[in-house]
Amino acid sequence: MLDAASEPLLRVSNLQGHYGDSHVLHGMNFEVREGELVTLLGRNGAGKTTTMRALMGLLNKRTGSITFQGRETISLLPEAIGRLGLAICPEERGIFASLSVAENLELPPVLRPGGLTLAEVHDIFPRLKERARSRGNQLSGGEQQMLAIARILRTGAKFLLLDEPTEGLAPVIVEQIGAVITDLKRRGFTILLVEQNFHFAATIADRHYVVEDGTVVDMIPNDQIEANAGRLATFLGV
Ligand SMILES: Nc1ncnc2c1ncn2[C@@H]1O[C@H](COP(=O)(O)OP(=O)(O)OP(=O)(O)O)[C@@H](O)[C@H]1O
Repeated sequence: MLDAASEPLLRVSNLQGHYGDSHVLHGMNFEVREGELVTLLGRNGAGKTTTMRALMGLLNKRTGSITFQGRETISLLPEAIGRLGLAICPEERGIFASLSVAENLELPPVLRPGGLTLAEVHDIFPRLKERARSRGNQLSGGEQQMLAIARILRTGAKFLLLDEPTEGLAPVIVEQIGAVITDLKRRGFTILLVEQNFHFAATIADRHYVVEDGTVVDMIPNDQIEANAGRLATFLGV
């Protein structure tokens, strides 16, 4: 039986992943506990996005083990994984350019009970209420990112995979995204965040996994990140 006190919400063991003949995940091992905010840090091409895709069932060739709430999901289809309560906010955001903010928020399927109502979304993202009638392509990068995160909250997901939500955004907007992510954690969401910017990650996360060449090479608790800053900068090539 699942021991809630000791069993992590998500456990990834020896995860291997391929694109066709190209072997890109070489045995990823990590875990995330309920309510935690954990990052995957690593340079371009390390395998962070591919790991996220594997967790969502979106990578066709994957082996090893991914358990969620103690249940094996390695062979499940994306929709079944979504119904368990995982959702991904992809790097490219996927906003529909010709639809309004309000319409973009109506699109996600409700996969399980507990999806946020529009009022709840507007409470977290007041800017999206102000921009409700604006089309996707009229939004700033920061507003698009807010909308992309807001959309996955509509599905009922409780475990959020956020792929580089700060990419390409100005520092003041990065700070706002950080505040939103912290708010979501406070509301009880569990979050796996892909980041290249470990200075930003350190302001919000509990722990960090360092990914290199398709494997996890280190785990750093957040209170030790400054002490490891030099080594991390070398790892991340920053
Ligand atoms: N669709 C694809 N087909 C073939 N190879 C791919 C594909 N997508 C990614 N790769 C390769 O898989 C490896 C891991 O890429 P991945 O996108 O997971 O890295 P990442 O750590 O997320 O980096 P980034 O920050 O650039 O997204 C890279 O070598 C990349 O070139």
